[in-house]
Amino acid sequence: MTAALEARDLRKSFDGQTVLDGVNLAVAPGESLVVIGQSGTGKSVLLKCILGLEVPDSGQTLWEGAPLTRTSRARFLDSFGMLFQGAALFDSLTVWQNVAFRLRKTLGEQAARRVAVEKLARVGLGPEVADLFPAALSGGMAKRAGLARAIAADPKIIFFDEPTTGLDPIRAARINTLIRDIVTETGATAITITHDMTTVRSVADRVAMLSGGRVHWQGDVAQMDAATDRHVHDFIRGIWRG
Ligand SMILES: Nc1ncnc2c1ncn2[C@@H]1O[C@H](COP(=O)(O)OP(=O)(O)OP(=O)(O)O)[C@@H](O)[C@H]1O
Repeated sequence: MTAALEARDLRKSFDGQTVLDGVNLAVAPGESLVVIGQSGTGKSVLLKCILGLEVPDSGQTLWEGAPLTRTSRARFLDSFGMLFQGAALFDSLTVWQNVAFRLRKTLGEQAARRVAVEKLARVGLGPEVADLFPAALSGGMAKRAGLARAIAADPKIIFFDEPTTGLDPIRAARINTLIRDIVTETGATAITITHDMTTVRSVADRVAMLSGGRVHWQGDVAQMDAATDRHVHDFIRGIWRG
């Protein structure tokens, strides 16, 4: 089956420091892939290279089997949604305007607002939230609003960057469940970057571990739990060997 998205031999260094040293990773259509790895192993750099926010030194990103070019990247960016680490809502826009940010141009205000209220409902936020400004939201509500924005345009592929950062365990569990349910019901392909093992267990069909600039290990959650590989074993249990 053609991968929805594939990183092929991506390499990236900064000032002589190699961060990505030949990353090969593919995610199947409708699959939920979670990328784990210690801080500084290049998870964000990998995401940025895939999205075109950083230019890799070499290697390619393929979307639905074809390398992303300047023109196909524009189409790719139109068909993806993203939940940013800090939710990244625009302070000067209301919640519904944030959620419908990309839709307002194409649908017009009224229809865009309708879609925004629908998506807010999907993430458990009532219509009374639509006209608030982000400053009035708690961290958990802002995350949910960010999730509503990520799914507003019915994306085929969704990126989740540390989706539970800053949330208490109960709100984190709620976001994890929402992510899992939304990915399942929309059939979207999902790529999540996280340190949070609860997120891994809740949302991953497959887990890929970055280490030493490469995909060091990949497998499903049961395989991860049974892995004898020391990096995987220690990471998932938080074991520090100094
Ligand atoms: N624009 C840049 N210029 C120089 N170095 C960079 C740049 N972006 C990232 N790096 C370096 O690349 C390495 C990997 O960073 P990255 O942010 O991808 O790690 P990460 O795995 O996402 O970490 P974390 O889990 O803490 O977010 C780090 O050493 C970082 O300092």
